Amino acid sequence: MKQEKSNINFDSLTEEQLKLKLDELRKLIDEVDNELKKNLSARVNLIEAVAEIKKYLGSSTFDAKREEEIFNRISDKLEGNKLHYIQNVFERIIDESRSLQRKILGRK
Ligand SMILES: O=C(O)C(=O)C[C@]1(C(=O)O)C=C[C@@H](O)C=C1
Repeated sequence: MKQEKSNINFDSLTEEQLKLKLDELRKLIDEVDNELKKNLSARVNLIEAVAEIKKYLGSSTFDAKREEEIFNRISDKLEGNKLHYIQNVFERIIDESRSLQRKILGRK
């Protein structure tokens, strides 16, 4: 996967060239989104399996220690905007995981 960084010198490009560049970047975003979709779908399958085990064990859907581990791992070597963006996205992902598990376990 090509990782494009925005280091375009806008002054040297015509409006037409900038529009083409925008289209090109959007195609790359589509590719990344397709990968995200595959990975998130795989994550949902795993969360469903975890929920079945928790149902059997009678465990809590929330595991603070595990969430801390995940956040430490995903935050490694990230800073600034990227760190903020990715941490927020993972907060949403894990929040949705808890909610999915509560649904499967029939809990509020
Ligand atoms: O690992 C677990 O125990 C899970 O339930 C999965 C998960 C996650 O989405 O990764 C969800 C909720 C927990 O608080 C911790 C982690």
